[in-house]
Parts: sequence; structure tokens; C-alpha cells
Amino acid sequence: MMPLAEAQARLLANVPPPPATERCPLNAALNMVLAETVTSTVTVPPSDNSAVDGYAVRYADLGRVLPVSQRIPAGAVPAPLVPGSAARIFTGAAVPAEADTVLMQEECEALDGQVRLPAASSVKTSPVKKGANIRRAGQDIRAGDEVVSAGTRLSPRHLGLLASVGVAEVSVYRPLRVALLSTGDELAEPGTAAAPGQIYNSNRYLLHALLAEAGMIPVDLGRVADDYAATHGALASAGQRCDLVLTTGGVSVGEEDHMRAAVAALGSLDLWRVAIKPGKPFAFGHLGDTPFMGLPGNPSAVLVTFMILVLPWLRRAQGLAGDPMPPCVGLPAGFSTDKPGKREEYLRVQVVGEAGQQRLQPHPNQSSGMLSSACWAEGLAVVPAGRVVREGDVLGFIRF
Ligand SMILES: Nc1nc2c(c(=O)[nH]1)N[C@H]1C(S)=C(S)[C@@H](COP(=O)(O)OP(=O)(O)OC[C@H]3O[C@@H](n4cnc5c(N)ncnc54)[C@H](O)[C@@H]3O)O[C@H]1N2
Ligand code: MOO
Repeated sequence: MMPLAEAQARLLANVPPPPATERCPLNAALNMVLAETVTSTVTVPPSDNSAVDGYAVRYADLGRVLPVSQRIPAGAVPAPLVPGSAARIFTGAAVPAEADTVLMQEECEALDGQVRLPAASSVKTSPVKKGANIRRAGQDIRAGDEVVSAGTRLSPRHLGLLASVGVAEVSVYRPLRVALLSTGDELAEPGTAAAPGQIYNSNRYLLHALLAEAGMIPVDLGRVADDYAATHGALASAGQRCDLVLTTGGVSVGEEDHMRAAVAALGSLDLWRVAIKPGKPFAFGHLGDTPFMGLPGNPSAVLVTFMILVLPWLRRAQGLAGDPMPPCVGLPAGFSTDKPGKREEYLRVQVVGEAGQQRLQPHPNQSSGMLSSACWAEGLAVVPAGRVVREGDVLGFIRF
């Protein structure tokens, strides 16, 4: 059994170069990984503009009654402010040259063609400062600024930012294609009647969704029987169509477990059995040149090995920059254990208690065969191998 950290390091040392790039319109780029750094050609906002509906004035004129010399809606190009006048202005409109302050209309009194400005000190809310309510040109982005760097997974925020600098399409890495194969004679598909002795195939749907959530393309190859020839045949064709072959079940030690032998026959079995709980029988290898990962059949072992071993590898392979491991924060344990484990354990936990006094509370049933506890849980608490937990000890917490 290989220590988890060693298995993770070996996997990450075996990441292929990133996939080909393609041009992608912003509306299709959510969750894609940016292949080249985008630099802005424009300044945002392009000019000083008003944060409120009101009047653009010179600060020195506060307290006076002034004629209104122009009206500036958003999008208009204003003339310089006529000395001794105010300009009617609206939110987002360019502030005219010579004006140095904008007053909210609620603080002014509109008269016929004129406006009475408050005295600098007499404003209801707070005294007016010179420069008030003006959003400066370039306060967001300046021409030449780096906007989003290569290797970023594009979130809705990034897409909005890219649009704000006028970019319509970006260069992204082609999403990885991951072949999914479930093994097990006992599996029935949801929507069909399960015969006696059968259980429903949950891993297929769990993994399909985990991959889609990560921005990758699941290539669902269905189910293969617990039979060497069938497993060999399914793996041989799966390996030709994708960037990774991901299987569930059949990687343990029983004579019904054919996965390892089939992988070794089609390429190499590079790693098998990791000190992780759940998920010990995890396997990594190659089918010809195509990487292979074999997850155990138990659904919560699938979830944990996907998060801790598969997804970091996929993130790297997809071209994502930075730490590929899931974000992990420290929180105190609300429980204790009586003996140390041989494997690093990932417990399905809730975070309980008031803000500032939160504790990790594990589900009472940590069986790797059940998924209801994974849905009850908010994330995974990490108990290192060889460690006895005392209540209050700080443990790593990985949110789902
Ligand atoms: N003698 C030993 N037996 C087992 C060991 C061991 O070290 N020595 N390890 C145990 C551990 S840990 C795990 S995890 C499992 C993994 O076994 P396999 O990867 O070979 O998986 P299967 O035996 O095929 O299935 C395990 C379990 O999961 C259910 N399953 C399988 N596929 C699905 C699916 N698509 N959807 C829902 N449930 C699925 C299957 O019915 C079994 O109950 O081995 C232990 N045994
Ligand atoms: O992975 Mo097994 O689920 O460690 O029990």
C-alpha cells in the first residue's frame, strides 16, 4: 500500500502536456481553462464618470444657485463645464472637463433652469468632499493591464471581466474527454427494474456529473460484465477515444476482479493500492499511451478518490495553473478517535456550531458503500494516517 502523498506525487509527475487550444466565444467558455493571458487594449472606465444621478459642478461653487448649462446622459460626450454653471448628469455619464465634484440630486434643489447647491458642510448625510461621486477613468483596468492569466478556469466573474474589456472570444484548452466504464454483474440501470441480487448503478451518474462540473467531457461507455475478455475488450476500445479511461469496480483482490490484469495486458499497471480510506484499491496505469485510473466500486470511495486523486490530475492535464489539490481549511474536530489508522481517512462531515465555534461532526456511518452520508455531509475531514484525534484538534476540511 503506497502512502497517499507518494501516490499523489507520482500521478502528478505523470501528467501529459495540455491539450490543443481552440477559439471559444465567451458564452461557451464557462469552466474552460484559458490558454493564453488576456491583456486589455482599453481603459475601464474609459473616462471619469458619475456614480449618481445629480449635478456636476465645481467644488468652489457649493452653496450657490447656478444655471444648468448642459444635460449629460450616459453615453454622451460632454462639453467642458461653463464656469459658474452646473451640468445635469446621470449615473455612468462622463463628467465634463472643469467639473471636479458631482452632487446627488437629493442634496440639491431644482429650480426653473437653475439648481440650488448645498453648502459643503450642510449636506444631510455627510459633508461633501471635493471629487465626490466621481468614478475615475481606469479605476478598474488600464490599457495594457493583464486581465486574466493563462491557466485560469473561467468563472462567470472572469467572463464578465473579459467582456468589460471588449473581448468576444478567447483561446482555451480543448476540454478533456474522460471515458467512463462501470464494471459489475450486479448493476442495474436506473429506470429499469432491478432483478433479485442487483443494485442500481450509481457510480456512472456520480462520475458523469463530477466530470461535467469540472468542465470536462464524460464519454459514457456504459457497463461491462465481471469477465476478463469483456473487460479487456472494453478497455481496448475505450483507450482509443479519450484522454483518460476511468473505471469503477473490479480493482480489488477477488477472482471476480479483472481490471488490473486487463490493464497490465493492454499496457502497464503503474500503481495499485493507496493508503487512503475509503479508496484503498485505487489503480493507475496506461492502456497503450492512454492514462487509466481504476476506482473501487464503493460509491463513497469513488467520490473520495475522484476528489483527492483523479481531479488534481485532471486539473493539471487540462492546463490549469496553480495548486491542483482541492482547497483545504483547518477546523477543530467535534469528535475523537481511539486508535490511529494505517490510511489517511476522509470522513464525511458536517460543520456544526455558531460562527467562530464551529466543529467538524462526522456522519455516524462512514461505510464506503453508502452515498446518503455524502449528501448529508458538507465536505470531508482529513485524518492523517497514524493519528489519534482528540476533540478540538484542528483537521483539514475540504468542502464539496
Ligand atoms: N479480501 C479483500 N476484500 C476487499 C478488499 C481487500 O483489501 N481485501 N478491499 C475492500 C475495499 S477497501 C474496497 S473499496 C472494495 C473495492 O472492490 P472493487 O473495486 O473490486 O469493487 P467491486 O467489488 O466491484 O465493488 C465494490 C462494491 O461497490 C459496489 N458497486 C460496484 N460498482 C458500482 C456502481 N457502479 N454503482 C453502485 N455500486 C457499485 C459493488 O456492488 C460492491 O458492493 O473491495 C473490498 N474488498
Ligand atoms: O475503499 Mo474501501 O471503500 O477503502 O472500503
